[in-house]
Amino acid sequence: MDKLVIEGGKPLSGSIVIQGAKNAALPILAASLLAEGTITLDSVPRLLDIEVMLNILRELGCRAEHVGETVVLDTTALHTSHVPETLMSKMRSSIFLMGPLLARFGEAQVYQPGGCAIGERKIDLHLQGLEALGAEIEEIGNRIVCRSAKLTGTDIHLSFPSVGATENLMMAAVLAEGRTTLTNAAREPEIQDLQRFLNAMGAKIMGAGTDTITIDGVAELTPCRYKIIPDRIVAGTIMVAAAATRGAVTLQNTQPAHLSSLIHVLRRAGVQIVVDGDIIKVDSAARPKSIERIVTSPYPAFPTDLQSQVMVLLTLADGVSIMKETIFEGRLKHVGELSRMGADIRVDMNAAFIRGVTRLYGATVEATDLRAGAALVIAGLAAQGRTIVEQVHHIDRGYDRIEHMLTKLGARISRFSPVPNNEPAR
Ligand SMILES: CC(=O)N[C@H]1[C@@H](OP(=O)(O)OP(=O)(O)OC[C@H]2O[C@@H](n3ccc(=O)[nH]c3=O)[C@H](O)[C@@H]2O)O[C@H](CO)[C@@H](O)[C@@H]1O
Ligand SMILES: C=C(OP(=O)(O)O)C(=O)O
Repeated sequence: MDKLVIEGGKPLSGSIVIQGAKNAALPILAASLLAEGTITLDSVPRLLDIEVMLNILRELGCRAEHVGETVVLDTTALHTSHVPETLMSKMRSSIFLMGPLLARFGEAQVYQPGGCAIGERKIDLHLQGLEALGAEIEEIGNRIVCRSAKLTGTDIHLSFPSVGATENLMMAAVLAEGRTTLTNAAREPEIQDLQRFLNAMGAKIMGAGTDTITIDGVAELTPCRYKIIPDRIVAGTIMVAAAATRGAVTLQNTQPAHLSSLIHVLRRAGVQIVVDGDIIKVDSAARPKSIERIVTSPYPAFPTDLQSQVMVLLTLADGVSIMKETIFEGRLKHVGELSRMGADIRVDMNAAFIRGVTRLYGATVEATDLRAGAALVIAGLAAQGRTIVEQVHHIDRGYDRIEHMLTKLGARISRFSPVPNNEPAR
């Protein structure tokens, strides 16, 4: 297992171009199955999860190449609607295949998806929505078989604005007969990106970005070329890393509107942020101020995917802050690791009470999930001394070689791998 070794205490400085969004690229890759032919996707980040998705698509019969940041996907020879369990279990996003396969084949055979251990992560809303569209669903142990001779548009109210369920149902409904209306839909920017992509292929979808999405079914979709939006969580991670190391960093290729809740939080912490078009400049020389209370909630509120990273900043703040996690019940595992680095955090149920300290100290810590891992990297950059972050494969799910990104910004960080030259081919 790879490790990251970080010599902390150096402010980040310089400029960085933000990668395309994992959480937009994954459903869009799955949605590509809805059209027959060659789809070209630009700004697709080189990540473990993307590799897994491409391997699933190949297993289903597609030809897929990822050259630089461009994926060329030919779906012409798609021949099966059965996703192998070994690949399904590698990540949560494998569940995105269910909607498109059902729409295209009238059948999808999948398994319970895998992914980071951040909570129970049920898929009941996905399944209920597909049933409402006319699918018959059989669950046999881990295996899920969905069948429908014909999907028919209907009104679906989500009891929670699940990002994945919203996306899966958009993809299933796009070829259904008639109109589907999703209410209490998730409003994340990645859902808007999926709408733009599907519409570019000929779909008729309106409303993504609001809580009501209307999908008028069409007979078929045609392939297109499409560019994925920038990753707001990677941008946010770098912004927090700049602030925690009291550095000055310029981020290019961002969509600042997607980061407004984080920008608001960072400004409250005393960090200077300047926005200019798609550029964000972060500058922070002083000790951060504590923040009375931050609560993670669906977009446009503060994102769970930036909770652990911002918590690191608050461990160094002047005063006591509270961070409440409302989306995933198992997403405070980094607290134990941060405490090993000298942070003063007490957890009560889903809230972390963070008393700022003047310094974190390097330690050997373990990434328990993707964003927890990113948080530990930030802590290591800000800490005095050497930090070793283990279980880096979690971080590789969402950051394109995080050590390269940070080295460009002056960080002293390197990867140690038991297998020589194991970097993915580029
Ligand atoms: C690939 C992707 O886009 N991942 C993001 C997506 O995950 P994901 O799509 O899995 O997140 P959801 O919005 O679906 O999940 C949010 C909450 O709803 C619950 N739930 C969800 C579906 C369901 O059928 N039943 C149910 O109870 C989940 O257990 C969780 O507690 O949104 C999350 C919340 O912003 C982000 O942290 C993830 O980075
Ligand atoms: C939880 C995340 O992703 P996923 O839903 O793919 O597990 C994340 O990106 O932080």
